Amino acid sequence: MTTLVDRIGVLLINLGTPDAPDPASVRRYLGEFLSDRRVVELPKLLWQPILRGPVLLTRPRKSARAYKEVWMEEGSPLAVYTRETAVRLQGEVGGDVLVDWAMRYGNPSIETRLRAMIAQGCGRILLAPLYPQYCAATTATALDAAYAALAKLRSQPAIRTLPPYYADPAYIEALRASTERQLAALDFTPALLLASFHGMPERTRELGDPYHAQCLVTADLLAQALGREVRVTFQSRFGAAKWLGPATDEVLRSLPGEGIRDVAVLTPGFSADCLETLEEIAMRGAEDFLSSGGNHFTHLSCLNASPDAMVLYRHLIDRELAGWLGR
Ligand SMILES: C=CC1=C(C)c2cc3[nH]c(cc4nc(cc5[nH]c(cc1n2)c(C)c5CCC(=O)O)C(CCC(=O)O)=C4C)c(C)c3C=C
Ligand SMILES: [Fe+2]
Ligand SMILES: [Fe+2]
Repeated sequence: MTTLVDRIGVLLINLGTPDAPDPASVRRYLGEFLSDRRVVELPKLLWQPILRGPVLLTRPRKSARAYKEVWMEEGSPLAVYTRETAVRLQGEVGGDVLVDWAMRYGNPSIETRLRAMIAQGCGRILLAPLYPQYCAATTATALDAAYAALAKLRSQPAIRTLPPYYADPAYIEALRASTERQLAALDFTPALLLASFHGMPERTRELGDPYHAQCLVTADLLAQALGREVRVTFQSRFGAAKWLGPATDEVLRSLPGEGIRDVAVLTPGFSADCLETLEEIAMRGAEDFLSSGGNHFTHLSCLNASPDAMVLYRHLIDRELAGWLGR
């Protein structure tokens, strides 16, 4: 029997996270994540023995300890906030558009959610990787996985993809509003705002990837909107290669020596709080800064499923769906 389908779906996609904060779950997750050649761009024959050897023998135990520090009652923060974003957005857009969410690595997978959306009648699907700045290691691999799932289907839905929104006025406005609201609630006045983005190998910039430039544009536009300096750093260095700098941890340790003793760190490249913001910045970053002579440190939450985020995502989605809805 043939089903005639004409529902519109929006699939929010985020990076992925382990199912549980234990070494076995983290090993499964890291094995999938770090085998992706969009993430580690080394020849397979060179990288796999390193990954299967030293990396997966040591890192899962260490990372599992870090995950335990931030794990929430409902699960991993990245999954909790991404799911909450989808649920709230569904409430905003109403029943005509189906909103779902998936993870590039781990669960729920892009393939299972795409199939579920198609089964619910979606003949047109907007793939929305929740990465403001385009990066092959995040945006491109999420879309690759979606296309690979579609490649197995006899009957494919029509597809649109959400472009990177690093300079979209609605994104900058969401960051400005969220930053000002959180700054107003502090019991100290930060002398400096630091915008910490996830790092990438320096080589990717030399090859012409737009990620670094897009991070700088976001920070510039946010600085203009706030009317104050926003200093850019890059976090989460991994492996031996040279990464984009300056490094967040090094800058945090050097600021007190420059006379900056009160700092607020925002992480505008992450749509949702996760291990990299809650453990690496809010915990270890605070330690780095305070043990180097800093007085006050705060990490400002990501947009998560906040009202600011809803305004932003409605705007981004409405613009993409306008063509399908004939507006
Ligand atoms: C070569 C390794 C890595 C690249 C390149 C990379 C790029 C990259 N990652 C994010 C966003 C996130 N990364 C997260 C965790 C994480 N990232 C790496 C390595 C690379 N990331 C590892 C090994 C891990 C796992 C944790 C650990 O063991 O340290 C997360 C958080 C996931 C979570 O479960 O909370 C996010 C989000 C971006 C945006 C990016 C390139 C721009
Ligand atoms: Fe990462
Ligand atoms: Fe990290």
